Amino acid sequence: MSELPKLFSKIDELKPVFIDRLSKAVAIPSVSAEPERRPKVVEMANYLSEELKKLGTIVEFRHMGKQDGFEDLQLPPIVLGKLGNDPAKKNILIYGHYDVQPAALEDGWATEPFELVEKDDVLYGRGSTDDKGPVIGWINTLQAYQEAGIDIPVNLIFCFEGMEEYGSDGLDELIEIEKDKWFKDTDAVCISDNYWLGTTHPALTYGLRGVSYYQITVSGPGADLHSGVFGGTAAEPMTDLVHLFSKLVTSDGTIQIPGVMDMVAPVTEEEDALYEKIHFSVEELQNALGSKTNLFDDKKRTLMGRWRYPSLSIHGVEGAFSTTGAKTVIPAKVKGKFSIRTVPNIEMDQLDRCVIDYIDQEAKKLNTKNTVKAECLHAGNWWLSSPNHPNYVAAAKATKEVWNVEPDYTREGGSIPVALSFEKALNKNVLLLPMGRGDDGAHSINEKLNVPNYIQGSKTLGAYLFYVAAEL
Ligand SMILES: C[C@H](N)C(=O)N[C@@H](Cc1c[nH]cn1)C(=O)O
Ligand SMILES: [Zn+2]
Ligand SMILES: [Zn+2]
Repeated sequence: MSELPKLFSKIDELKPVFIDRLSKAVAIPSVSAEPERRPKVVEMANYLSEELKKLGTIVEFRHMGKQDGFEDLQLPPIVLGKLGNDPAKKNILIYGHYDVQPAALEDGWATEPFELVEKDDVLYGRGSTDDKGPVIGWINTLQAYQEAGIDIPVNLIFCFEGMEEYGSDGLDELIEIEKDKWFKDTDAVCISDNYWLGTTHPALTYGLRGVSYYQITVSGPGADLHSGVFGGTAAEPMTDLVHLFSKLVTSDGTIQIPGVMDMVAPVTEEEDALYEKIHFSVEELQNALGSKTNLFDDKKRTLMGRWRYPSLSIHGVEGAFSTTGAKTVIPAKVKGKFSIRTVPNIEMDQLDRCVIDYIDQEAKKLNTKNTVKAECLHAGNWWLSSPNHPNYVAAAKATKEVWNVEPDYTREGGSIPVALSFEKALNKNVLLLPMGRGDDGAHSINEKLNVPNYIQGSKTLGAYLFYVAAEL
């Protein structure tokens, strides 16, 4: 007989412990993009390692050397774990990340970002949904298995990284090194690091967009200048950058770079038929946006825009005046950042050539005396799988057990490049099993995880382990 009811009541009983565990994780500002916070990323690795060890997991750190582009900045450790070594059981590889995006109260957060605040059954805090909630969710479910006296039906292999939000520096190298060692006996992979499409219906995800991240550096004067003294006499880098930015994408989201859309796979009849039955509405998108500024008014085109067409986003400018006030400076050197979310069949190298050649050509047209340099800072490929594998069947059964509905089969607009890396290196099926909702505000202000998603989500992970043992 299924032991799941016993597991689920234990999870309900342990709810305060689980919230406390997440609260301790959120309190560590493990921001991978801020070098001065690197010690906090390491502290988070230690916290995770201690929590895993308390459950009997064997933990090892892998140090992948220094971070590219920095003279003396060590990468945070990749946390590897193993729980169980019964040769009669299947081996499930769990991946997650313990780093987070930057966050500051002055960005507009209603509460301190690095303090988990519970209000109206919602947990607010940086990393609550991306990805500390799901990572801690795995630990929660294992604790519940053990305290309920239920044998964990699979052996677990863990891989938790601390550089995901900065391009997963060192991870592909680690996978190459460990594919025949630590990850050797993997039978299937499960990643909980994305979101339901909307707010009500659980999902299993079988595709991801990739991301290629670019920087345009424009430099001229030897130092920042007084715009009254030098304005009208000097070529201004910011002016050139703004012109170049304006050539990348139109306000309706159309990418202007020649060659990019030519690489996009056409919509097949089979794909076209998938969208109608997905539980999602434009109103849900508007709620998640916090506005009615959606590009498309119909569900199908919106879903296509999120998961099967590329998009180009302009993120910001390093070196430019950006605070309140009215500083009259001419910045001497500015670095414009933008990224392209990629889809089948965009080739990353070809995309880089299209982007960099185009920016070079547009820069020439400006006839500027400033220097313009375009480069790709990091890139991860798109991934598309098929949800028919037993790994997905197990996750669907788990979802049905916990949420009483069949999951939607979705693709994700965000990127988790390691999904493809594991699939290629281990030749095993990869499943994405999201915990949070589409309106959780990952990467944004007031990031949150609803308590039901956290608790029922921990149950779903536990039920998945139960079913995958039987299905594989
Ligand atoms: C979907 C996942 N939780 C996530 O947020 N991934 C990041 C990956 C990334 C790429 N460059 C920097 N981070 C994302 O999609 O932005
Ligand atoms: Zn994530
Ligand atoms: Zn993220």
